[in-house]
Amino acid sequence: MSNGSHVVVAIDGPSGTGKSSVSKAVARKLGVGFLDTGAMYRALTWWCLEQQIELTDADAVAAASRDLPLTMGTDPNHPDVFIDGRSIEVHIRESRISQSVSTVATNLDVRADMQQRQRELMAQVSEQTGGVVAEGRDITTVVAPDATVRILMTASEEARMARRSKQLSVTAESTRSQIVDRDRVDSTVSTFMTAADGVVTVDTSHLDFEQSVQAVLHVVSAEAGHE
Ligand SMILES: Nc1ncnc2c1ncn2[C@@H]1O[C@H](COP(=O)(O)OP(=O)(O)OP(=O)(O)O)[C@@H](O)[C@H]1O
Ligand SMILES: Nc1ccn([C@H]2C[C@H](O)[C@@H](COP(=O)(O)O)O2)c(=O)n1
Repeated sequence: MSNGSHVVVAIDGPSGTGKSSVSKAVARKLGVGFLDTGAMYRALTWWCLEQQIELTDADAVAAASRDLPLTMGTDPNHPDVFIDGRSIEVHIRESRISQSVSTVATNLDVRADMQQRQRELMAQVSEQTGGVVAEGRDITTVVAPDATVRILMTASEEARMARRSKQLSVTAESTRSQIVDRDRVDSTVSTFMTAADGVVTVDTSHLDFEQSVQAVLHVVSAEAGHE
């Protein structure tokens, strides 16, 4: 996916490392589009709950995925998620979605559908803006293994718990199950706890937010000659 002069940056990593916020900032600095692929699984989860589809009914959820009237806003200044033209960005961040999204994201038929949508979106956004920063769990390995730059963003469990607890204004310990349990389930279908061949690891455990953005930009500069 290093098509022509487009810069395609793929970023994976465990929950709470800062993938989404850092990727958005990197996309802004590069002047390219941004794709939050986790938001797509969250949108499908929200839609299934709205439609009273049992998340454990794999066939029904896969059918809902194929028909999902989903539009992803890919401007890093105003990322948004729409179903049938309605913004659901706020709803997909609710804890009921965070707690149940892994059931949907580990449905292999859903993944095949979402991965195809993600490839199409990345190509479209790249064409429009000259590139894309896409983040998730399987972007470096499955969705865009030929991306210009492939990064695994990591951080210690302690750092991730502290970041999440600050973000949600709850105790660090109470975020452990969200982070650790979700990663355990999600990693049964994707490789994001360790770097795949050719993927550059950026450990943000001891970096603040701006240093993490600069660390990613440094890798982009080294690998693609962009900054
Ligand atoms: N290097 C950093 N230092 C401190 N805080 C950070 C850093 N990077 C991100 N954060 C903060 O950590 C929180 C979690 O970040 P973010 O939501 O981007 O993580 P994520 O990896 O996308 O998580 P998930 O995959 O679960 O959605 C945010 O509040 C973000 O501002
Ligand atoms: N490419 C992706 C992106 C996300 N997921 C899973 C991981 C989470 O359970 C869920 C939501 O992701 P988040 O918004 O928390 O980053 O979707 C995945 O399996 N593959």
